[in-house]
Amino acid sequence: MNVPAIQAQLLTKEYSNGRGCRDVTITVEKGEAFGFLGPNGAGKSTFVKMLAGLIRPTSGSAALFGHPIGTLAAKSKIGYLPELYRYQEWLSGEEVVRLHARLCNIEKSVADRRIPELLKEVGLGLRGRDRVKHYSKGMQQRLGLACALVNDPELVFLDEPSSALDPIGRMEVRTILERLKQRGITIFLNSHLLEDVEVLCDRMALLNNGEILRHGKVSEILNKRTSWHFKVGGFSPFLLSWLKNHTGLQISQAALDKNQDEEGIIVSSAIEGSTVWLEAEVESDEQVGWLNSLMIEQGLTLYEVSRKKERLEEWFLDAVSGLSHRGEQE
Ligand SMILES: Nc1ncnc2c1ncn2[C@@H]1O[C@H](COP(=O)(O)OP(=O)(O)OP(=O)(O)O)[C@@H](O)[C@H]1O
Repeated sequence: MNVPAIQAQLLTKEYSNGRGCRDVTITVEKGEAFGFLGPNGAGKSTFVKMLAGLIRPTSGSAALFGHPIGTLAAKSKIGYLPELYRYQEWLSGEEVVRLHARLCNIEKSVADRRIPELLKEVGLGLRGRDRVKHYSKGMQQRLGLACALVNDPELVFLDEPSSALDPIGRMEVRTILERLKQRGITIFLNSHLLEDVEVLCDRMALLNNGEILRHGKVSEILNKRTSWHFKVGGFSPFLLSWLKNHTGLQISQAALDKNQDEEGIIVSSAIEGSTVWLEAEVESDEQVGWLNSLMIEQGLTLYEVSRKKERLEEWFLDAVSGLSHRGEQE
């Protein structure tokens, strides 16, 4: 039987002040990377703490690999990197990971082999003997990742794993997570770094005020709104109205001149002479081919055709716009 890595049914935590998270129902399959998004105070950490067995739900139920949350069987399968952590600063990084290995009941010979490997993997190989009090925030976060992986977990909960890291560190952590995913480890990622979610996660859910607002496959969310850009030569306004009339599609001269493209290069709407960018909203990829041939038939030169993706940030902002985020308010 294929048991999901996480199955939560109407999981609810209501703190004494009425905050927390409410009726969260999700399933995460084995080997999936799942992104959990939401504004500050939405309830993401609360949800993860319940799954990790650190706080008790007020109502609802959840199981990890079929084992009820909070049980030893469930806990033995997980690694957890909490968002706010402070490690024993009088210990060395290596000693902190060793302490976690002992708490997980890992044999000394296994720990002796695994700890140096892990420290190397998270980029602390050369600083493992230094005391934690001499670690930067980014190094402490890497140390947290090593602790979360020490028991060779099947599922890792990562609460903002890159928040203290510089861009190089973020890229390195993303590479580590990609490697974990390739090894079939299930990843549950709380993150405000939407780019990480975009690159790594298969599915995601958006939490607001403790409740799931939206969820879906990352690939579908990114491709839902399909606008295409066409860089064309030989353009005239007459041809634009002709194309609109003959296709019935929304086509406009793209206002790219004030925007930056993905590489950060300023792109211009009037490239040279009559070369312009057009933007068309299409319903299917077939329409793009049809539009291409119509343009060529009308004597336009096609220099470039590209899909304009809806980035996750747009999706996120659109979902929460106009809603209250009481998590951070009094
Ligand atoms: N122990 C607690 N007692 C009372 N309220 C709490 C407690 N822990 C969290 N809260 C409140 O519950 C809500 C959800 O908090 P939580 O930390 O789960 O949000 P989050 O989505 O992880 O936020 P962030 O993105 O800022 O980390 C917030 O309003 C928070 O103030």
